[in-house]
Amino acid sequence: MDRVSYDALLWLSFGGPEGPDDVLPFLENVTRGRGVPPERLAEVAEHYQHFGGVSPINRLNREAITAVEKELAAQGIELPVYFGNRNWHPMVEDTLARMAADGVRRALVFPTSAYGGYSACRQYDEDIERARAAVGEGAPELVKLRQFFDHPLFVGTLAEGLRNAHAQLGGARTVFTAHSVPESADRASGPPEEGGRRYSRQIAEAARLVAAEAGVGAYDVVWQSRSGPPQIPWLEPDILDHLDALHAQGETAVVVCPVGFVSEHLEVVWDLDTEAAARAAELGLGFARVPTAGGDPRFAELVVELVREHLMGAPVAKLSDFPAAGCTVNGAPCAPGCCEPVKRRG
Ligand SMILES: CC1=C(CCC(=O)O)c2cc3nc(cc4[nH]c(cc5[nH]c(cc1n2)c(C)c5CCC(=O)O)c(CCC(=O)O)c4C)C(CCC(=O)O)=C3C
Ligand SMILES: [Fe+2]
Repeated sequence: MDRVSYDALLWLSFGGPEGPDDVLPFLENVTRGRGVPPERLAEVAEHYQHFGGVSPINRLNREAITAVEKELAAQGIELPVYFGNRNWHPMVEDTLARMAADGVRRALVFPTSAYGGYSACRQYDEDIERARAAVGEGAPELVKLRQFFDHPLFVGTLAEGLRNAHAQLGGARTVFTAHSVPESADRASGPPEEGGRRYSRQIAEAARLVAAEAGVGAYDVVWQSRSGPPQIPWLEPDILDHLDALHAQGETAVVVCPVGFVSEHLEVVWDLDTEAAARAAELGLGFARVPTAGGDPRFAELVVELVREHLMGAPVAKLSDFPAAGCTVNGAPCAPGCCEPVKRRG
């Protein structure tokens, strides 16, 4: 059987500021047309300023890319890796222009999110479409890799981290956390005939798989980092409220597993390691946080396995019964009506 050939791998991520002057323009890029109130933006800008206006996300992506380049070379796969972002430099439009100039005609795209939903899946499709339109004629064909929330290497890495955290902190309750999204966005996050809610169901499934592999019995799934006007419902409970509730129920310690995220970016180092850890300390709850999967050597293997599914028809490794989704060409949606952007009022 003929295999389609690819000239490159495009690492497509969110982007983050790399200095104090980047913070506001970055936040304007993230929130353009998204109805985030100015008070929330000012608050988030301050979180970035605590870190000198630098999000670790770009450095972490560069490190992960280096690891993937090594893994590709070790497996004898010749595929140059390019790096482009949705919201900050290197912007994906510029990267794609460089790829075209380098003669890339067809590339695989690795988006740095494991899940479905508008923010995690469809918005990366929009980035692909926008970048191709910006490059115009001669833009490389772009094939996005699938969602990997149920890949054994993703689940296994988090499960090992969870076991280690429990070994540190005896008798702790396990709390899985992911980025909250508006209820309406969650309902739209999957083909309508599947009843939507693909994002929250995939998060719940990943949590279930990780807990099972780690041998953890009781656990909760909670949400964090919500924005948007308070009258619009987002996924709940919020992690901070949940820590209060666990304390009231007599729990004495928590292990927090950021199952919804791939790397140690600001949502993790601020919203969890700073805010949630401070709330736990106030309550006298022991607190440990599981590392995200992206920094583990197995993550490079995972990415190369996803690539090999396309290059060599390697078997699709997944632990859940969810259909493998997210793999589309040139920014097409997964299915009609899948991961639709939320309609906003006003
Ligand atoms: C599901 C999801 C993921 C996980 C999937 C994925 O990884 O893609 C994710 C990741 C990330 N979110 C990030 C940063 C931000 N997200 C924001 C705002 C929002 N995120 C949303 C959802 C998600 N976000 C939503 C529904 C909004 C409201 C506005 C809108 O509807 O679009 C805002 C605006 C301010 C605020 O409102 O907080 C910022 C600054 C960073 C970079 C961190 C860094 O710089 O280190 C990363 C990796
Ligand atoms: Fe999708």
